[in-house]
Amino acid sequence: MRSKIVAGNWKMNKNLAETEVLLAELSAKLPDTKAEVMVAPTFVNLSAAVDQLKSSSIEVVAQNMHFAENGAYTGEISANMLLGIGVDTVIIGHSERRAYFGETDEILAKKVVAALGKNMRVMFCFGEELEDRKSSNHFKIVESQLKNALFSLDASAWSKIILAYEPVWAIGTGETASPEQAQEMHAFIRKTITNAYDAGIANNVSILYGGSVKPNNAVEIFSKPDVDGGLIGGAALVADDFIAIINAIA
Ligand SMILES: O=C(CO)COP(=O)(O)O
Repeated sequence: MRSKIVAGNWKMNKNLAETEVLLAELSAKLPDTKAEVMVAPTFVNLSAAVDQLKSSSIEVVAQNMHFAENGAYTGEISANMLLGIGVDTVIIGHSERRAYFGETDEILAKKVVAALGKNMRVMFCFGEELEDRKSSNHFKIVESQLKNALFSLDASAWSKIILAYEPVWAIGTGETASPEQAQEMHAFIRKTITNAYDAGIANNVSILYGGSVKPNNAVEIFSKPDVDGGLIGGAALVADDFIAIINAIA
């Protein structure tokens, strides 16, 4: 059965001291929940976050990684480095990586294979841009993003995949996909996976929604049958907001 997940992508926010304060607040206020709760601080604070959350159920995940095992890739971080500090889940394919750092489907496919090869869990992000939605091309785009990065994987790899549908036009804009739009796309994603693999795999993968999820819209978005939780940006930086979003998981 697929799990419910609420994950906070902190992006390039919070220095070490600020990270410690936010994590302390989250640990203290974390409610009893059936959701898996994850936070993704920036690389330099991952190790400290792992230490601080040792006795907490909050999981620390990485925002990115390189596909190479090691070598001359200045400024990059490998799967082994993450595993070495106790981080075994990684976000791959965030739209900001695609837009600002030139990460193509081809590069992302390599990253996914590299992470899975180390037995890591992958939270794979994808989603259409505003123009795609305006031209009703959004289903095609999403289908090709999934196909290019994931559909060469063996069926067995899918137990390690979490999907995060993040329409680019809803990220950091305050504009959310309506709960109906999210449900429509999530159902389409499951149908696409069913066609590529089978219904068992499609029904077992958690599909999160991301894009301006806030305490005041989370309940409605999470109530949709194919929405298994959220990947939260801005609201994950405020303890009370993130806790309220965790509480929105039924
Ligand atoms: O990009 C996101 C999470 O990865 C969403 O960001 P916002 O919640 O700030 O829109």
